[in-house]
Amino acid sequence: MAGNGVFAEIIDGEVYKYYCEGEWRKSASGKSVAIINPTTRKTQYKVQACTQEEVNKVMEIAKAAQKSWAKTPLWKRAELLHKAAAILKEHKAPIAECLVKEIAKPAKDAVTEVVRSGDLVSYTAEEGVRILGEGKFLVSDSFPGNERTKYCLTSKIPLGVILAIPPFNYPVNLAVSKIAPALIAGNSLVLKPPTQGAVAALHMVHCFHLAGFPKGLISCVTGKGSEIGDFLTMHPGVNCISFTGGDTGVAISKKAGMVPLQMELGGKDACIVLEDADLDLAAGNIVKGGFSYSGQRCTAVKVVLVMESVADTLVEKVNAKVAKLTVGPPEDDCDITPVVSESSANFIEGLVMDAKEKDATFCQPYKREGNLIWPLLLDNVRPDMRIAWEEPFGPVLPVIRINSVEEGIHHCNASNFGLQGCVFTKDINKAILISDAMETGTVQINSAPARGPDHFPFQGIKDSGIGSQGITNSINMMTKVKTTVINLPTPSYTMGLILVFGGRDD
Ligand SMILES: NC(=O)C1=CN([C@@H]2O[C@H](COP(=O)(O)OP(=O)(O)OC[C@H]3O[C@@H](n4cnc5c(N)ncnc54)[C@H](OP(=O)(O)O)[C@@H]3O)[C@@H](O)[C@H]2O)C=CC1
Ligand SMILES: O=C(O)[C@H](O)COP(=O)(O)O
Repeated sequence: MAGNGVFAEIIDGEVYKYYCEGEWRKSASGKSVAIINPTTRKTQYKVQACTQEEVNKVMEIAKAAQKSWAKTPLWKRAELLHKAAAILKEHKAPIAECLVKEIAKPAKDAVTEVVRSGDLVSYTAEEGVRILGEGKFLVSDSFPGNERTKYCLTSKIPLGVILAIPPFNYPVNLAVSKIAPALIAGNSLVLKPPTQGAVAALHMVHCFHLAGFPKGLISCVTGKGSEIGDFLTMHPGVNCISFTGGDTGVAISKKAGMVPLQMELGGKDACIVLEDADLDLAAGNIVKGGFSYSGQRCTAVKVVLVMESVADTLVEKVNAKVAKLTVGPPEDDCDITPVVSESSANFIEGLVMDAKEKDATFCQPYKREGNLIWPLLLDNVRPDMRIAWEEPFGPVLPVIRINSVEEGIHHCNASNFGLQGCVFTKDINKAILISDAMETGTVQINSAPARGPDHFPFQGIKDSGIGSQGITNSINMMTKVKTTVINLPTPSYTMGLILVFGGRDD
């Protein structure tokens, strides 16, 4: 059970502690932040509201801990990460329980998130051992005007203190996707978990604690992003920010200092369906892509752009599948569960009402109870409706009927987002042309958008992000290239004349 057994030390009374210097502590603020269960809409957990002084302390010890961690052999860093991964998987049940209660993630998906996170940590350890052990060797005479008198050795060095800020929808997985690359690369890490999802994240951090990482290397401060967020992201002790979330990321990138940024932000992933598409395949992917975790995925299908000639058939097939989705509490492993907060449900409702006023076709009646919104397909959506452009982050999916492929690509590219997109067609040549034309970080051909497998590159363009994620890219992003140049008094050639010793060139 959450907060019990090995996790008993992370809670004091009814408030979860924060993690600093290898210890679980109560904040001097004496204040806590309530985490509201999206299903019951009652307080489920409480976490510490950390102070600025506590953030300062965490940054100070993170800086010191990083210095000795950088000297820890790579294989030892990997060994500890493997240990943490195993502990995480061993304790999947209590962590998944938190995900169910804090963010209403369906029970089975909650377990999957924890297991996937363990696998991600292990893979990162292995990938780190492979890629961080390698460097480059360059010689100077490949550049005009130079003789072979300079040998350049390159290696990857850590950045220092990484600040990780994940969003509510994957509070464990999107935290470890930042923690593991940071640590294997020799950095220390400060985590600010999302408020909804913070307790699952604290349990995950305790798994790293149990694995025996050095004190101060990992810290976790809790509190509302709106209260301590700016102080964290503008803190002079931070050497890199890895953030996943919404528009907040755009604001952070404007305020952050001269530090590398990894930003994975919102999306309006389009699904283009051509006349020759396998419509059963497309319908299955639209429903899975649009409604998994009630549409609260950055990679969710967020607009369907279908050729008019096949639109009726596609909509019918999608509706048949939507009718089979189960709606209810996450504990029952329903497909559609309450969205994360009342304000999120209100926002989604605003988009639905706007579409209603502008005469979109409601394929199902709009129904809401508390934070629970029934799945809804809106047909005949037009570009003057908000839902055509805005990200609902909920179980509402607009369908726009198009008369040409160009119209579909134009709609996709007119978005301020550019995360992923997908195209359904049996013509691979057309698929490639469309993929090239879509201004998104990834295009999936004949499947819904998705981040995984987790070693694939994952990136957004425009307002969808800066940089690229995926295990290898994250490790590289959390390092800097360092070079050492050896200057020789005379040109030197492998197996050549040793002029300096007066040898012969035979
Ligand atoms: N591209 C991607 O990979 C993903 C993108 N997203 C996007 O995220 C959004 C939904 O997630 P959500 O969690 O609501 O996103 P938010 O941007 O609201 O929050 C993300 C994180 O930022 C924190 N935060 C809030 N304000 C600040 C601040 N001023 N400074 C620093 N940190 C702050 C939040 O903490 P707190 O909870 O305490 O407010 C949370 O940990 C959607 O737009 C979605 O598309 C989501 C997942 C993946
Ligand atoms: O946070 C998100 O929504 C993701 O990064 C998407 O992950 P997924 O495609 O594995 O759901």
